[in-house]
Amino acid sequence: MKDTVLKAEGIAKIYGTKKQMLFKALEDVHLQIGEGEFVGIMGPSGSGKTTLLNILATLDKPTSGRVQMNGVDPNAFSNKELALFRRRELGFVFQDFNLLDTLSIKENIILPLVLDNMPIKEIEARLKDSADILNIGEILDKRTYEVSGGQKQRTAIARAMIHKPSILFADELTGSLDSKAAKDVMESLEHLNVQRGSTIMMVTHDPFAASYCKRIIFIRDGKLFSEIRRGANRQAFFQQILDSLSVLGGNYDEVSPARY
Ligand SMILES: Nc1ncnc2c1ncn2[C@@H]1O[C@H](COP(=O)(O)OP(=O)(O)OP(=O)(O)O)[C@@H](O)[C@H]1O
Repeated sequence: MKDTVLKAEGIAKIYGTKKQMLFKALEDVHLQIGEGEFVGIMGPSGSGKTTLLNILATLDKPTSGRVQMNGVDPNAFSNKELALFRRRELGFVFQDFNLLDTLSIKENIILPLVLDNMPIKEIEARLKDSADILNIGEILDKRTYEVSGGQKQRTAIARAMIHKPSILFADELTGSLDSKAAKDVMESLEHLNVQRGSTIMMVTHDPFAASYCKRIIFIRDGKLFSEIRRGANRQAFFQQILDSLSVLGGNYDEVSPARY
């Protein structure tokens, strides 16, 4: 494996206080993500996917265990240091885009760099690069309400990547999209991973979206259950994912063969 970007050791998460019922959402999770990996996390509803992503992405703290990002433990930072670390080292994409409607597509993408006082020439160069790879060059001057869901999500990815973070975290990023838009978004993400070597970790319910990953980690009842790696053929990986999900159990969205 190349350099380790993210390492989690013995992660546990217990929700609730002593006065309430305690609920163990994660137990003894160990994992490692190397530079340039594209990893999917799958598991039944309530299995702890979002809890795990939030802990790895420093949005939540584990009850026990340790997370290391590029060799440092973000949980040891002060709140101010953590905010800076997130802004510089991490990228986030969520299901509902989180774009600012009062800004253009371009303004949404470059906002993090403007806030960081980056020189305008460098901002323009990075904008062009991101727009090219995500295929949104044509819509940069539009407002968010003038573009499609898939274009909004590709804009959100551009914004999440423009500062060149160490890792991009995505939670159900195709959850609000129709199948054509989901395909466009996943192809863009794959492009980013293959052509730019971006390290990506995403949580998804959707086997079609997951088939673009290079590795899938399955969790059940808060514990690691199994792991599969993709070969050259995405369609074969899609079938492998379906097979793994049937072994795992739980409910999944219906999969339309047309998408695949
Ligand atoms: N803040 C919280 N307080 C108490 N319990 C919580 C909290 N957040 C999550 N849980 C519980 O922890 C378990 C794991 O939740 P989590 O959202 O991580 O699952 P998930 O696999 O992402 O589910 P889904 O696919 O439905 O989004 C669930 O049983 C959930 O009810």
